[in-house]
Amino acid sequence: MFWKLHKSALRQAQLLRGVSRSTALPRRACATFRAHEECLELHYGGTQMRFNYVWLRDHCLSAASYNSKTNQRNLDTGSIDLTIRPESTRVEGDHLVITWPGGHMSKYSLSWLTENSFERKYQSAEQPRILWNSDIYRNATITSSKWDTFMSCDDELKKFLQNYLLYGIAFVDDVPATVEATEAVTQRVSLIRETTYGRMWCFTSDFSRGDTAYSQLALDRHTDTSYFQEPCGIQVFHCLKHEGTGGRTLLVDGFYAAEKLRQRSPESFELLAQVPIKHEYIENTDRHQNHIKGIGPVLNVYPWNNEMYLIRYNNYNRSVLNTIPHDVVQRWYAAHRELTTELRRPENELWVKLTPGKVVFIDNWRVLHGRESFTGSRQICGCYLTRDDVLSAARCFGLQA
Ligand SMILES: C[N+](C)(C)CCCC[C@H](N)C(=O)O
Ligand SMILES: O=C(O)CCC(=O)C(=O)O
Ligand SMILES: [Fe+2]
Repeated sequence: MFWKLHKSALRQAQLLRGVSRSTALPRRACATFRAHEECLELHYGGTQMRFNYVWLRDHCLSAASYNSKTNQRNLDTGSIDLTIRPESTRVEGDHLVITWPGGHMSKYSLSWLTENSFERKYQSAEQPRILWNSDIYRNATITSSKWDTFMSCDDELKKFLQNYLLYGIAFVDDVPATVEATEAVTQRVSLIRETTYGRMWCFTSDFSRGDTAYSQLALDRHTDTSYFQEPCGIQVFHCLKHEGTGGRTLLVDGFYAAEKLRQRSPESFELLAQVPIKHEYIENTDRHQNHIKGIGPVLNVYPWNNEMYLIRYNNYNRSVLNTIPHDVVQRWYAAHRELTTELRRPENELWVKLTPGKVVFIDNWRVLHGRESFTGSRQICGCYLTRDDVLSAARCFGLQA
């Protein structure tokens, strides 16, 4: 249903864009509007937009309707007449002014309307990103932050967050090889998300938990906690010690691979974005009992602009596939195979050896991680971070997320 509505809105928006291309626009931005029965059509700065009248009343920014100190709505949306129409509409300077029946006046700046219009939003990303394979990432020569400046200088933190948002990974070097310093470096960014694995965790190959991470085995690329209804947003790793061989970390940009799939095989992309599947973590040992289940598609996409925001890919923890009928199952496996092929292309693999001092932050909604098998004694500490708070920190620096 949503899609039907959405597609017709998209067609309208495309038509409108078509019109704007064929019309010579005046150099100086001036606004014109037409009040249709169904919506207000506004032309401004080369953008043609349509606003619903209830929406306009709901987004009134007057003191009676909106508290600009708290950025919260005062108006009870439930009290708006769903058939409301303006009594009069005019453009005054760079504002649109509407008088509603009963005399209430709403004033919107034209730039605010443009910025918040569907026509603008459906063409732009919520979070701009640079998708990478290993060449792209290496050629970008992104510098790691250094512990001292990272901990003391806000500009450095901002630079780190910008890298993190764009690439889905970011590094801090020269961190003291202790759990405490690792905790401090993560708390500089955000809040730690405690899970069944603890708050700060420190693990070796001691089989202390019912999960292969606690072994010396190789781990294929995956995202963690795919079995949470909301998978952890960020994962932090710091290798405190390794006396032995192997154990390199593998990083793969899941969105790069999925975009390749979208280009090569749009139906497969669509299927992986539509079919919800289950992941499960079942642990039953003397010390730990867990049964966690998360449901959602492999690829998660915003419907209004087709932007991907979350990939859930973990073949170890994928649960029984019982959410689709047998004939769709075959197509789903084929689509999953195509995505796997993209994810496994050697040119998409970024291998790094984590050494004491180097802390990596991984966007667990986007970048898959894995590891090579290893010998000897290896100790990794780290934690998960809450996604909301990392993004909030970035937005407070004026970054788009
Ligand atoms: C806590 N620590 C990161 C050490 C291990 C967590 C195991 C995560 C599990 N393999 C998953 O895919 O969710
Ligand atoms: O040991 C590693 O490098 C990573 C293991 C892993 O995938 C995890 O702990 O989530
Ligand atoms: Fe993992």
